[in-house]
Amino acid sequence: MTDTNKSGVIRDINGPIVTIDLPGIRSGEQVKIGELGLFGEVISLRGQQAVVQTYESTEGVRPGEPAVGVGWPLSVELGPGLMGGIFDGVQRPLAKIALESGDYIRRGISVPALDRGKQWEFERSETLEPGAKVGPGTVLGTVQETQTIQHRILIPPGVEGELEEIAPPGDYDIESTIARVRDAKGTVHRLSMYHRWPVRKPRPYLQRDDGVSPLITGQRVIDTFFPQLKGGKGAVPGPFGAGKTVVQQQVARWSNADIVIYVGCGERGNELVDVLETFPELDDPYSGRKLMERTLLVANTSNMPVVAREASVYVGITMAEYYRDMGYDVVMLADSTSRWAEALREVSGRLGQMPVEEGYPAYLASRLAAVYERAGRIETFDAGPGSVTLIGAVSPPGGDFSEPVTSHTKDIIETFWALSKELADARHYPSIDWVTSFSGHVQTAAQWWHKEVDAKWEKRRAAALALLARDAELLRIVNLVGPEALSSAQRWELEGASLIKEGVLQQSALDDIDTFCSPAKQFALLDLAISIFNQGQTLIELGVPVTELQDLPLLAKMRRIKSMYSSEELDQIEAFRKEVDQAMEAIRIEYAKQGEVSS
Ligand SMILES: Nc1ncnc2c1ncn2[C@@H]1O[C@H](COP(=O)(O)OP(=O)(O)OP(=O)(O)O)[C@@H](O)[C@H]1O
Repeated sequence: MTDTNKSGVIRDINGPIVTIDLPGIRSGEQVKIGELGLFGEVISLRGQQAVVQTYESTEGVRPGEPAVGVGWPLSVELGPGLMGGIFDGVQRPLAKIALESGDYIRRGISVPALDRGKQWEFERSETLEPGAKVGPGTVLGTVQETQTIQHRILIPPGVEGELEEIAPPGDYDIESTIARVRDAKGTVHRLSMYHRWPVRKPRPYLQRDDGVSPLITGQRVIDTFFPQLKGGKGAVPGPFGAGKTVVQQQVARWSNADIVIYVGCGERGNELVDVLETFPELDDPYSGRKLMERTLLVANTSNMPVVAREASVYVGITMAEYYRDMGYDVVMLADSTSRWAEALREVSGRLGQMPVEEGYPAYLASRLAAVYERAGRIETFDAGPGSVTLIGAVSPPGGDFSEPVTSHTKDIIETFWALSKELADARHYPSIDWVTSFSGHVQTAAQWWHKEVDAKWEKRRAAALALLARDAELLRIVNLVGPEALSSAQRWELEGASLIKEGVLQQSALDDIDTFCSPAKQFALLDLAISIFNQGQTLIELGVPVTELQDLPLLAKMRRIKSMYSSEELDQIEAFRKEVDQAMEAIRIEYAKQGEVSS
């Protein structure tokens, strides 16, 4: 505690909101409350009184107990040692806490996020010599943080001047001085391998760019139908049990991002346990090592009050920005922003603010937008491009997408992967609904697909979506008047749509082969399904009965082929394609002959 002048006395306690006589304190400053020294943050000032939101249960705390300002806002430590870590919503390392206080976290416990004793092998930047002009983002050197991630030690924002000294290569702990920089005023800044950053303040960058390449997730309904870009913002709304967790885990596991940050902000305790148990088990398909070597988890523990969820999203995104600044592509998954918004609602309710929609404060939309605004692809000060892709799960009560959190989120994000209860009930996974989902990135993604995979991508994608839309129309007719009312051509349209649904959109996360699908395989399957449909359509025009086509064994194979051959066995898919063409051609010849005979 740096400023003993800022000490005060607790006046009132209203759940997690504590009013303290604390003259001189600033809004946003962190406070240690009561004899226990509970963590809190000033959220508003009323004259000499500070209204503080606490991140730990205030049970047993009484008016009259002391409180003291810490001297800085809620901030995180940024330096080597974060990767692979599991932190609580205010960045306390959970494994260390468990060592110190057992399974039940003692309130007021203060453990720094980064290990002070650990030695890191620092490789100094070879091009940097004393006397050099340096500024935010200058790479001082590197540290191999995990086998997978090289941590670049950068000059932090706000420090600029002449490099006076840089440490030689060697082992250092994070508090050792590794450089000194003299600024224009003559002040010397001592730099170590870590610094603190206030979580509510976006980290600066040189400039913001538009996203250029898709975040490939290996999930067909995402990459092919509703693509996300590196640096994009997206939402996964879904009713209870529709598969949000699996979608997020698939993205975490298979996406071509460098780093994954998962923030479990207040989903039910057992789900969090599931995440904490599952992630350390996952293998990294790209490095062959553990996924945790490039993953970081933030988890609100169940003994923290609801309002603590509010902080965890900022803690996660600040760490994401930190790795982005090193030039990495980071994906952050927030599960779920609905629980985060509930924390806003609770605080605003306790502060007596006027509720607007369903009890949420008027600033819900602007707070949501401000969080999502921190996603993006940027030009870092020194390390080239870096990005943060932010994907928030939304859990609308009763699956009602018109409720405030879902509807405001929809206005902010660019990709919307809407999970459907009907599809999940029908065991169609991922249950991303092709009617209500959307992506604002199709044009940009198309450029990538055209260059990297096939120039027909956009056309095939549009054909598949048109067929699915037609399917919905025809199914309405079937429901009204029965299937007999449909013509052969219409019945073939239903068959084609079902090939797209079963052969392309459905993808089991539990299937060893199909859990990941490379872009080339995604296109091969889509192209094949559309080709079967188109050829069948021509045959029906020639008079081939739809039942004859429906009986073809190749339709069943089209539905299964995704799990028969891996992304490395595209030649097998190509061979099947030839079989399809031959079978269709044989039918065409047969009917052409019959046509000749009858005429
Ligand atoms: N892509 C998939 N492949 C195979 N099975 C899936 C897939 N997605 C979901 N499932 C099945 O659905 C179940 C529920 O999914 P999940 O736990 O992700 O739901 P959820 O929406 O996160 O639930 P909650 O609302 O409780 O958060 C899974 O246990 C799994 O059996």
